[in-house]
Amino acid sequence: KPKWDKQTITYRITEYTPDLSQGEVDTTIAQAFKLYSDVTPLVFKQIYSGTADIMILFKARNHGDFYPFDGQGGVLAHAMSPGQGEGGDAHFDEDEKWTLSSAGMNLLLVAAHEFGHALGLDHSQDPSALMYPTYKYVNTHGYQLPMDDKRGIQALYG
Ligand SMILES: CC(C)C[C@H](C(=O)NO)C(=O)N[C@@H](CC(=O)O)C(=O)NCc1ccccc1
Ligand SMILES: [Zn+2]
Repeated sequence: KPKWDKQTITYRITEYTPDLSQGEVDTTIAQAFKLYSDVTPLVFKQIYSGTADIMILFKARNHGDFYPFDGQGGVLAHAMSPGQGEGGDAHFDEDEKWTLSSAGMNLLLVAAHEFGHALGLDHSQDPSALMYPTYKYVNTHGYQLPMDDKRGIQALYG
């Protein structure tokens, strides 16, 4: 299974969503990465120019890869597994309503799910896992990585 062979992983947000302020997006993305750095030796660093390991963007429909988005609902986002170039990149469907609440799609939960893929996790059959294939809102106040996902990421980067 592909994984990053380094401890410090860079990310760059190249296109933001108009649903939230840039500050809210930066903070929420950092919180999503922190779920993983809290339980592994991984360190995540935001960069603001050049090519990062994990390139992040919000875009609708065709957005430069072979997997165009599908309008509101359905596929919400996708991320490539670790590797060079497109590897690790995370794309969010701009036709979704991105929120920090239970309305629309909660960015923290979706970003944390996508970063699981970007770090090498597949979907889980455990309905309580963050990597379960379908989105279900849970209160994100004090949210921590569910046990199944913690086991998965520590198996890769423990
Ligand atoms: C086949 C892939 C491209 C489907 C895609 C996904 O899993 N992205 O990681 C996705 O957007 N899945 C939807 C559900 C679906 O399309 O049926 C989803 O809710 N993913 C985001 C998610 C899933 C579980 C927890 C949090 C967020
Ligand atoms: Zn997924």
